[in-house]
Order: sequence, then structure tokens, then C-alpha cells
Amino acid sequence: MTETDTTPSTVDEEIYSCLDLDNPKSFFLFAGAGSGKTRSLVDALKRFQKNNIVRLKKDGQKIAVITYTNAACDEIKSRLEFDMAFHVSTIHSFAWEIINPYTNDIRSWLASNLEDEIAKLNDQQGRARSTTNKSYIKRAKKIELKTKRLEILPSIKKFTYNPNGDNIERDSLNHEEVIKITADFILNKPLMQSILIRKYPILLIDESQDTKKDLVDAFFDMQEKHPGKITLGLFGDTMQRIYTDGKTDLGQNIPDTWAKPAKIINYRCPKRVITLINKIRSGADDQIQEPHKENDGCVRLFIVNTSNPVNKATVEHGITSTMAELTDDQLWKDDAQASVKILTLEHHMAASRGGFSDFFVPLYSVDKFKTGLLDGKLQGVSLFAKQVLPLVKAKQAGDEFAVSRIMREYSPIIKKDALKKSTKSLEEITKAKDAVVALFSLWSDDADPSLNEVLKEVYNSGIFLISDALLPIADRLNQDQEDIGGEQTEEPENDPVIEAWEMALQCKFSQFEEYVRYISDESRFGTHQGIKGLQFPRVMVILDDDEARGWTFSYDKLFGAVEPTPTDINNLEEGKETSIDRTRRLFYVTCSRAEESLAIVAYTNERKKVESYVLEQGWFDKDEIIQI
Ligand SMILES: Nc1ncnc2c1ncn2[C@@H]1O[C@H](COP(=O)(O)OP(=O)(O)OP(=O)(O)O)[C@@H](O)[C@H]1O
Repeated sequence: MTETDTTPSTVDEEIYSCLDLDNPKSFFLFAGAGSGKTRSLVDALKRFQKNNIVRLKKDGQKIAVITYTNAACDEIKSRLEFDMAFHVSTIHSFAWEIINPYTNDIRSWLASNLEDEIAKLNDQQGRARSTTNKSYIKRAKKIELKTKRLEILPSIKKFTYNPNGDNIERDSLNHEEVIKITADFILNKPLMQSILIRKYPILLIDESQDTKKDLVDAFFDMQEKHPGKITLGLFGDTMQRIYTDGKTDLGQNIPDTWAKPAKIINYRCPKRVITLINKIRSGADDQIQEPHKENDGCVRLFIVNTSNPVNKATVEHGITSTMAELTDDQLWKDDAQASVKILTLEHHMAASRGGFSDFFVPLYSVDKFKTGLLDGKLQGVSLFAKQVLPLVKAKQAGDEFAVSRIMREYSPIIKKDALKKSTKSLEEITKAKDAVVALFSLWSDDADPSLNEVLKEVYNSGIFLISDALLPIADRLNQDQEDIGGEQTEEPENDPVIEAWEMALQCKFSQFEEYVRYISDESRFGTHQGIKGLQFPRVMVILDDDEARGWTFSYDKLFGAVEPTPTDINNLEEGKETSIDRTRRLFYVTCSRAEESLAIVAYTNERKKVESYVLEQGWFDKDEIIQI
């Protein structure tokens, strides 16, 4: 490294000096958790904004900043006062903006890619031992779908893509394709590189460790071919790479011509947390952080014996009380304020702890619903989340102004257009008022209606529009009522999507409210991956392989409770990544979120092994370990 400095301003100075339009220099910032990477990024841009933005704008150019999440995008945009000279976007939107005008090139790429994929699948079919086993049938289905897609390609006039959506329409590209096509165009179309560099002479990537490998490679290639024309700046922490599609060897083999500033201060965590994360990290590389904060903070490992049945809710509640005593911080016990952040590996673990499983689990089991369910954009969710919930809250708070605003915005009864068309607007207003009263009456006497009851009421009064996803169910609910005592209706056809909704709609509205809090980041729960980049005063990390059910991560292996598998040993011998490496990085990310105190809760049936392993590794002292 050319520089290792404890003075952040020197590092920031070096980064800023790279953003020189006459003499651009690329850089890779080496920095661990809580070292202020995002702050350095924004500071450099702000300084650039002050000194050089006029020239950039005059030349019709922009600075491109690629971030990992939409939330990070919004944060950076707002800190740069929404200056249009900064093009801040996620990698998927950035990629799509680059390629979307080139319909014919996309078509050719897709055609050749589909042909390759079909040829590979046909080859596998040819070598299959049986034509009746599951893999054969699955491959046959894939060949059929890919062939169909290949056939319709010529008829597509314009490809579509939504970086935040499921992209299931016939003319849409999926997320993986957009990244691959962009990387391929940048690598193999010299004109594309020239256009990009002309438009964005400075390209900065935050969270570069998790940015799609193919694209990072393409950007490296572009920089190598035009060294005097572009600044490529990478911010990130290789130890925080938690997705499998990031570039594994990022940080190694950085060209000599690049600047390599390093930040070694951790501004977020107290001293004890920093010694812990330094120890965890020492299993992967030799980066050591120094604390900025004076306080020691508190860390405890609770090892929970799962050889006998355990009530996890009770155990975890007890742990928060113990932490409150140990830290003398009563907020550890304050459930209502969500003052403790509880991190689980999987969403379903958060759902069961947060009490919204009945709504979440059935819908999350439908693959194409996953993204929409997590960002709240799933068709059907917004009726309850954006219309019914705020309306009920407004009524409960006696805020009639908010009630009428929501009605004006969403209700087809009272919407401006409806009133214009109607000659009897007074009548319509009365109808709307009655609809609100009828809906709100479901909550009278502290009742907690089911989503089904709410849907039925919405259907009957027409207070809000019902999306296509819920309409068949609403129809059926109403039908059931009409059929009581009448003739048996025909058995409905099984449709897994409708069945998932039917199950979810049986939950109580209060469960749905908890789900909304979860996806709005207002609940006490988060996932190990989802809290990337965030920080919280009190953090409880739940390690529970059995409940997580996955195979990508294994805390039991990381903590020495389970021996590495032959595959792990093989990978290790071949210098490849193992599930222990992946889990170590995830554990580093979760522990490094704590600003004050940290409780780690390890569920295991090998408690003695876990204790002796963590003592041997020097992660915890004996008096920091509590067996339950
Ligand atoms: N130079 C500084 N002086 C004081 N506080 C700082 C400084 N730099 C960063 N911080 C604070 O430290 C905390 C961590 O900063 P930030 O989130 O930017 O770090 P990061 O490197 O992006 O972290 P991570 O990679 O772990 O998500 C924030 O509260 C930030 O305000």
C-alpha cells in the first residue's frame, strides 16, 4: 500500500487528488468496517462539486456513482443536494441505462446466448442415463422455454427491464442478463467504452466487493485501455463480501499505477467490539483496525444448548434482560422502541420472532413473489399497506384531514375524476364516508380483523380498487357468502399463487402491520445480509443453522461444532473459498454493526466444542461466555 494513515483527512485528500480531470488516477480504498468509506466518498464528491463541477457541466459530463441499494443511492443523492452532475444509481439501473438503446445488439446477444444454452442442455440430455428422471424432465422443460423465447425474439420491438422488479413479461430481460450483456458490450465493443468514458470521466463504485464480478472486470478493462482518460475509484471492504457474485480476488493485483489509500480507524464500534472483529478477520487477512471511541463497550456470547427443546422467544427475551444488567442500559429491555436490533440469517426467522409468519411464509414460498414481498411492491400488498393501514391509523388518531387525503388519493368513490363525472357528488361523498365507517368498524372494540375480512369489506363497499392478484379471492369470498345454504359451487382449481394468497389472507391485520414494519426497517429485526452498511447501538446476532436451513453459511462449522465436509477440505486444499470463509465474513459484518454493545446467541447441540473453540481462537474470554 502506498499509504497507511490514521489521519482521515490525508486519505480523503489522496482520494480527492485522484478526481483530476486533467490527470485522472484510479484508486482502491482499503478500509474495514465502520471506517467511514461512504463518508470519504461523499466528502471527495462534495469537494469536487465545489471546485470543478462547472467545468464538468460545461463539457456535458457527469460523475457516475454506483451504490449497492436504492436507500444508499437516495442518501448519497441527498447529501449532494440532488445535483444532476452526479449520476448516482444502483448497478442494475446503471447497466440498463448503458445498454437499453441498443435493441438489435441485445437481440443478437440473447439469440446467441440462448442457442449456446440450448446446445449445452441438449448435450446433457444426450448423455443422460434415463429419460424419465427429474433432471431430464426439468432440462426438457428448460429447452422448451428457451426455444420458445428464441422464436419470439425477432418480434420484440423494444426490450424492457425494471431494476426493482421480477421482469416476467415476454419482452423483459432478467437481472442476470442485463449485467452479462453490459459487461460483454463494455468488454467487446470499443465504441461502448469510448461513449462511457466521454460521458463519465469519473466512475466511483461503493460496496465494490459485492458489485457483480463480470462488470467490475469490464470496468477494469476499460480503465486499463484508457488510463489517462478515466478515474475508476473503488470503495469497499473485501471482508464484507457476502454475496457469491462479487469479485473474489478484488484488492489483490491492483495495478501499480493506482493509488491505494488505507483507513485503519474504526469510528463506529467500541474497543471490545473492535478487538473481536479484528480477531475474526485475522482468519482471512491481516488488516487490523484501531478504535476511535474511548469506551470499551460490551460483548457476550450466549451458547444455547439445543440438545433439549428450547423456547427461543423466552431464551432471547432473557438474554436482553441479562444484557440490560451487564451494560446498565435499560434500552436492551425496551421491545416497544425497537432499541435492540436482532439479526437473523433468514427472513423466515425474523418473521417467526416478529410474529408475522402467517402472512409472510406462504407468500415467500412463491419464488416470483420474493423480491416484491421484501420491498413491499408485490401486487396485492399495497392495498393493505398504502391504503387500508394508513386509513385505519388516521382514523385511530382522529385525523380526519389525513383520512380525506387518503380517500382523495386512492378511493375510486371520491377521486377527483369520479366526482367530475358524477352529477351527484354529495351523494358520492356520503357514500365514501359510509365506506370509511364500515371499514373502520372492523376494528371496533379492539378487534383485530383478518385480511380476509378487510378484503371482503373493501370489495363490498368499493372503497379502494382491488388488484388482479386479489380479485379472484375477493370474488370467491363474496361468492362463499352468497352460497351459504345454497348449492355447492364447483371445486376451485389449484393455483399455487392463489393458494399462497389465500393462506396469507387468513392472518390477523396486526401481523400484517408487523410485516410492514419489518420491510420498512422499523422493526427490531433484520437479516445478516440486509443490514450491510447500517449501524445500531445494541445488536443481538442469532446464529442458528438448524432454523436457517440453508447450506451457503454454517455457523456450526465456523465455531468448530461441526467438522468441515470433504468438499470444504478439497476447496481449502485447492485454495478455493469454503463455507467457513463465507460465514466468517458474514459474522464480521454482523458484529461490526454494534455501536455500543453486542450479544451473540449461538444455538448448538455441541456447546462444549463451541466454547473451547472460541476460547482457543481468542474471540472471547471465559467470563464473556454464558451457557444456557
Ligand atoms: N472521520 C470521522 N470522524 C468521526 N466519525 C466518523 C468519521 N468517519 C466516519 N465516521 C462515523 O463512523 C460511522 C461509520 O461510518 P460509515 O458507515 O461511513 O463507515 P463504512 O466504512 O461505510 O462502514 P461499513 O463498511 O462497516 O458499513 C458513522 O457513524 C460515521 O458518521
